[in-house]
Amino acid sequence: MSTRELVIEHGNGTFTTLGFTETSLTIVTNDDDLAQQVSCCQTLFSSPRTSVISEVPIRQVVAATFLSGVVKVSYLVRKGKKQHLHLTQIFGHVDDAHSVPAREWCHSVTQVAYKGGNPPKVLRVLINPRGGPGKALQIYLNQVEPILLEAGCEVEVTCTTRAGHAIELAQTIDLGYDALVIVSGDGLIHEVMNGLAKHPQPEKAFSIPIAPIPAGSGNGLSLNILGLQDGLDPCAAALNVLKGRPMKIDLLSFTQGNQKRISFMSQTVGLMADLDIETEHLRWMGDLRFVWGYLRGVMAHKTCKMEFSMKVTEHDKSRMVDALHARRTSAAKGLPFVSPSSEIVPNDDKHPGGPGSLDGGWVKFDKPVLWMAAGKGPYVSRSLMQFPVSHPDDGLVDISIQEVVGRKFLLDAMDGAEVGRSFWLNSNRYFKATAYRAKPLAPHGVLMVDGEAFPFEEFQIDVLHRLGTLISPYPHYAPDFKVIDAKGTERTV
Ligand SMILES: Nc1ncnc2c1ncn2[C@@H]1O[C@H](COP(=O)(O)OP(=O)(O)OP(=O)(O)O)[C@@H](O)[C@H]1O
Repeated sequence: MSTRELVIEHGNGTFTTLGFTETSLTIVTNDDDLAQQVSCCQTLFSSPRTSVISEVPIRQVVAATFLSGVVKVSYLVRKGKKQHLHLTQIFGHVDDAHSVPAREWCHSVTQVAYKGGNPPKVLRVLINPRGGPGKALQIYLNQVEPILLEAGCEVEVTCTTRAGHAIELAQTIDLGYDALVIVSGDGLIHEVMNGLAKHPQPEKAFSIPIAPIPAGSGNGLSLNILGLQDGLDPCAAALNVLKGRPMKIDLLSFTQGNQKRISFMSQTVGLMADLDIETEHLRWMGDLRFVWGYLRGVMAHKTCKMEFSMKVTEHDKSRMVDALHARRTSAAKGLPFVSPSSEIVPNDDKHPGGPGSLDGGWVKFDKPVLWMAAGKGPYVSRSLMQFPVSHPDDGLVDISIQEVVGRKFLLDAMDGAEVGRSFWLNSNRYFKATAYRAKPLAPHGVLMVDGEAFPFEEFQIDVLHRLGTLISPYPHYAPDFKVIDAKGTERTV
């Protein structure tokens, strides 16, 4: 792999050689200050009297410019392996005789850093200053906007002033934006999706890709796109705005009486809904509020009486894992994803273990449960991988129904919940369906849709195949799902 190099000077006889390949930016410097700065990147070699050589993944290069004799390279680095990314810059002079190669070098490294594409130029940014611990505006101004501006993006920024504001903004959104950047938790994204659904040209509005910046409590969508390490990192999310690609996702049509809404993430009843609503006043705790809420729910140990009817296409957990594996394998080879069959699976001799009775393609599940959670995307928060075998666009909704079990069992089930281990519990009945209905059999209860409370009344969910668009670094959800095979060996899907 050839390295293309450029030497820049800092004065006092110090200089830096910048090089790049298809995979990394290399920085070799004898400037003390810069050496300190770059030593937080992956340092390949250093000694006090000689050069420091560091490598930055080329994906983390945001911009390289040459203006008035000065080269500026902006990139993101981590201070330590497990730390968040932050924006860093290198400046240096190039004399007139070398200005043409300097300009060419900047152009070439930018081309490679963006894989020949361009960053989205015109961005509509919506910020919920009240989301999660209330730091969204600060996060945007201090961490996100500098990255977007470095990349040359034009930003039009609005802070929401009340609940429902983002619905109004999204329903009249100009179709000329390259992306919608949502600095919030999942609640504001729910509002944006519902605003887009009311747009005079809904399909065009839904094709503007959405990029979440995590600034709420759960930040499930960000975790699902960026994974556990980067999903709560605003700079990694800003980098995704620049470098990600549009990824089509299924949305869910929620119908309750005459009301229709879009759900993009989850619907919950029982303990999982109670814990959400009962900890709303604890938003300042970030995602720890869900752990606290779960513990309270386990102590209360309320059963939930609902009747679920589902158009099930799969109820075999091993086959669901195989389908996930197949998708990852084809994505790694750059092949398109082929949706698994959405044929309705009956509960008969050929498909034992399916849910209750069969009725015109709908199957019923009406035992008392502790909770039902249905939705799309593995994570609902960092502490819970609720739908580990979910696909962005398989045309299916994942449904997880927790049968009634004892308190000790529920406490034990917390172990590994963040990596999806509870998927394998026999008492966690897991289905993939093209649609489902839920009918309360008790007068009181809580129904949460994407973390927002709805009337505890009958509702139906239908899948809207590939209606939504996100910006994502991968053509699938990012989180890995660790699977324990029959021999007890852990493997990652
Ligand atoms: N300016 C505002 N003041 C009060 N509420 C607002 C404002 N802007 C938006 N909201 C409401 O805040 C709700 C929650 O926002 P958000 O999703 O950003 O945070 P969160 O609920 O803490 O995070 P998560 O949904 O990830 O758990 C939204 O559903 C929205 O209705």
